[in-house]
Amino acid sequence: MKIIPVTCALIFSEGKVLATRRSQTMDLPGKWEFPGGKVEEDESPEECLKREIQEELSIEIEIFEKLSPADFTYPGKTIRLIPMVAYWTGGQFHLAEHDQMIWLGKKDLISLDWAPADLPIVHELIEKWVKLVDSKER
Ligand SMILES: Nc1nc2c([nH]c(=O)n2[C@@H]2O[C@H](COP(=O)(O)OP(=O)(O)OP(=O)(O)O)[C@@H](O)[C@H]2O)c(=O)[nH]1
Repeated sequence: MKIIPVTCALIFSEGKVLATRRSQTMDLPGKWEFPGGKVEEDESPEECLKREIQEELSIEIEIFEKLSPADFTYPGKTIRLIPMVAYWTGGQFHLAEHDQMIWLGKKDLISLDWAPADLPIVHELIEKWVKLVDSKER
């Protein structure tokens, strides 16, 4: 089966990371995720992520580094979730598709009802929190 590449952003601000909740009109309604979307034919993962974040949240980001991609098979499709650490560099948040957003500290991460594909990323983020967040406070 074809693997669908999907980018997602771990957007940090003031020592916290952003999560967004999928609305009732999206698939996996009510599940929390890192915002992003499917990579189109003619774009790089980085271009895709900047585009998706502008479309979904109305903000600009600067991409800092890629974390480990994680494959996950849902009924009928396999996605490759490509997480990238990013910083919020401009614009004001406006949710175009999601119905909630939340800024999470390290200890809050595990308590959300995440999309299943995101769990390996959540665990990697918890493991690398000190390196990714505490040492790069900005
Ligand atoms: N953006 C995003 N999608 C995720 C995450 N975790 C996860 O399982 N997914 C799944 O990956 C797929 C991405 O689709 P999407 O709906 O966000 O992307 P898109 O806007 O490009 O899709 P569309 O144009 O078909 O509506 C969905 O099936 C979604 O449920 C995540 O953390 N972020």
